[in-house]
Amino acid sequence: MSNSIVAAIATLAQMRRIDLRPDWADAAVQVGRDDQEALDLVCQAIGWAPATKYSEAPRAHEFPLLVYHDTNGWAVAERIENDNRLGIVKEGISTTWRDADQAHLYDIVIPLPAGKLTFDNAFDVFKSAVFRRKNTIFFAVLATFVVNLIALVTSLYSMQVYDRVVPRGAFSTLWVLSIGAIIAILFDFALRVIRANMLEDEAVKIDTEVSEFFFSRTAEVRLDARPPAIGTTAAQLRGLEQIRVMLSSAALFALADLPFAILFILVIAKLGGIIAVVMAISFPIAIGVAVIFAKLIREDTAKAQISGNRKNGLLVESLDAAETVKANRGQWYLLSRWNHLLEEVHEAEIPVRRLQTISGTIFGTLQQISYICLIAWGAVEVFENHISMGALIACSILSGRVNGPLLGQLPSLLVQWTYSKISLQMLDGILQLPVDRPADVEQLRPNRLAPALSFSNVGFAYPGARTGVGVQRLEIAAGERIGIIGGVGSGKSTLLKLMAGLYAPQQGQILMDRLDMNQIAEDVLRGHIGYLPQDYRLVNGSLRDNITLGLSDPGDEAIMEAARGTGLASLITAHPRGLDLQISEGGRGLSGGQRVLTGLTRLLLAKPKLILLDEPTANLDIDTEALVLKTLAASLQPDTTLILVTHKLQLVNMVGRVFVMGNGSILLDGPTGEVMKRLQSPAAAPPPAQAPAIDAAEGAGA
Ligand SMILES: Nc1ncnc2c1ncn2[C@@H]1O[C@H](COP(=O)(O)OP(=O)(O)OP(=O)(O)O)[C@@H](O)[C@H]1O
Repeated sequence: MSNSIVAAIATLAQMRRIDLRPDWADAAVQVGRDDQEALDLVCQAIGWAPATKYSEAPRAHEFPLLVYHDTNGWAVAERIENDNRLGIVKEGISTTWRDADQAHLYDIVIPLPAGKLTFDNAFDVFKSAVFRRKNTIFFAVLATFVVNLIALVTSLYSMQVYDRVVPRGAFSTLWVLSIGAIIAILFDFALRVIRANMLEDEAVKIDTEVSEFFFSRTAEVRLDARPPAIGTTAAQLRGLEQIRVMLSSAALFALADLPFAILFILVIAKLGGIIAVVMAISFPIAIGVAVIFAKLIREDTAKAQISGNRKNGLLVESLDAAETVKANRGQWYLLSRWNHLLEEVHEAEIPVRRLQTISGTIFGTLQQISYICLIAWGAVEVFENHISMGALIACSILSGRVNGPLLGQLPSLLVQWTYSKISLQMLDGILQLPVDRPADVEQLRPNRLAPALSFSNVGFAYPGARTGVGVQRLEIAAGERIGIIGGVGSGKSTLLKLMAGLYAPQQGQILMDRLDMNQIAEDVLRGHIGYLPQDYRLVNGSLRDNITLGLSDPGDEAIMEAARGTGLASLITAHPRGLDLQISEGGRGLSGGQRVLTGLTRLLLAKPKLILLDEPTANLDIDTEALVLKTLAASLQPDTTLILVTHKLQLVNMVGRVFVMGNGSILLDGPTGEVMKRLQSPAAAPPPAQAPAIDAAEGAGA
């Protein structure tokens, strides 16, 4: 980071304890300036709101702030001293600048990563996104109000025409009234178009905000607490748009349409007198039918939604596991499960649709009966000269406004509402899952973390499992090279994930450099730990994207240098698209060995202090394995800690200390030579271990 502005923003983010996107500095460096104007350009490049410049001295609680000085450049100001000095942090060093009034102070809003925002339930996420757009909502409600008022105007127009124009032939009044009514209708048209456009624009923003939140939040869920049904969870997340559409139409209905229905009934009472009783009876009946209908469909919509989501899960699973399914003739098994789920969905959906049709018909009949009653009663009232002919016409138009669009949309609105409510409950379920780093807990952000680990009384079990991995006491010093061996399912990978801080123990504590791993900020931890899982998955994008995943772009030269060290370079040079080789969705497009090499290349570029490898060479040929091991050995600094899980003897020879695992415990721990000797002599074989029992409830609840 050569620019002082980049260093200053990084320091400010650190002081405010906010994670910056891994690639943020690239965008900032590309601006290529370091003068006073650079800040606005950097904010623009990263997509942040423009900085606010202070014209007066800031108050104490407003610090830390960015500060620019013509000779000293950019830094972070911590405070203003009494003698007009500024307390400064520049490149990690605290200092003071004289003449605070010569410096320019700026505040910037560094957005919190979406997942770091805290909400207790899904409804609040939508509410917050919607309420941030109060002006648009206010305009939409106002526009709906005016549109309804115009409906009132057209009914009054008819009344005037029937009562004043027709009996007297007052055509000049007719022209004035007609022109007025047409203007009102054109205004109504313009309002509707503007309202629709505004709502559409805001809907896109709300969708982006809400889905960004849920996407990041789902990604933050602790790996050991992730819901086992990935496809089903993905389907649950798809309910977002449905909820947003529902909430906006429900809001307009409740805030504008429903109050107007009541106003229309009052106007009918004013114009038509007693005949308003028809509406006063039919309207509550319609609402009552709607409420009963909503209750009746609740259970079935829930069932249909759950089975529909499971159906989606099955689809994802069958596509993902297509090779296994095809090779083992598993199509029939999956097809029968699919058909079962389809039947469940239909079984639940049919009564909902039937009830929806019935309620629609009831509403239609109710509308027609109330119309006939209104006209019949109205005719008697006209005959008895209680009301005018025009008033009856106006009342009939208004009754259509109450019954027609308003009650006509109720059945489908209610079905959508019930579906959305269930989607909200499912999203609530996702929000309840524990995340890696709770947003309300202050995270530790040490500048340096020595790659030393310390386990005390650690116990971990997968949700629902009785036993898991247990480590009473374990000390790993910086710079150690350790191999973990053991039988299939003995807990090696789980132990490695605990060391990587990807799983949190349900009992005990794991410290890194004497700090609780759970309390260290995620970005700091990931910057220090390089973890290569057994089944390294790639993500949709280019090979370059995968190699630099989560890293600041090191440039193609550095990438190729690292790729030469792992042997990935031969793939890159042989492929016509080189680093732009596209990895398809699901990480397909490369062989198992090439995927591991991609992960290793990334690891070499990241230069972590703690390297955790899970069977790194299991998929590699002898030559590539030798190349990878040589490069790895050469890249290790004296204080880099290397821990690898392996079944291969040649890898064990690379390390100075070996753990032998069995049943979730470390059975043997010692210098490589000694442990190997003990393993080879049957008399001194490791004692059989009892799997460490972890409280099942605790395990499941984690
Ligand atoms: N995601 C998971 N959910 C539930 N149980 C799991 C999960 N992953 C592993 N297990 C269980 O935990 C135990 C330890 O698994 P782990 O993957 O740590 O073993 P391992 O020693 O690495 O095995 P291998 O040599 O086959 O890779 C196994 O009994 C396994 O069934």
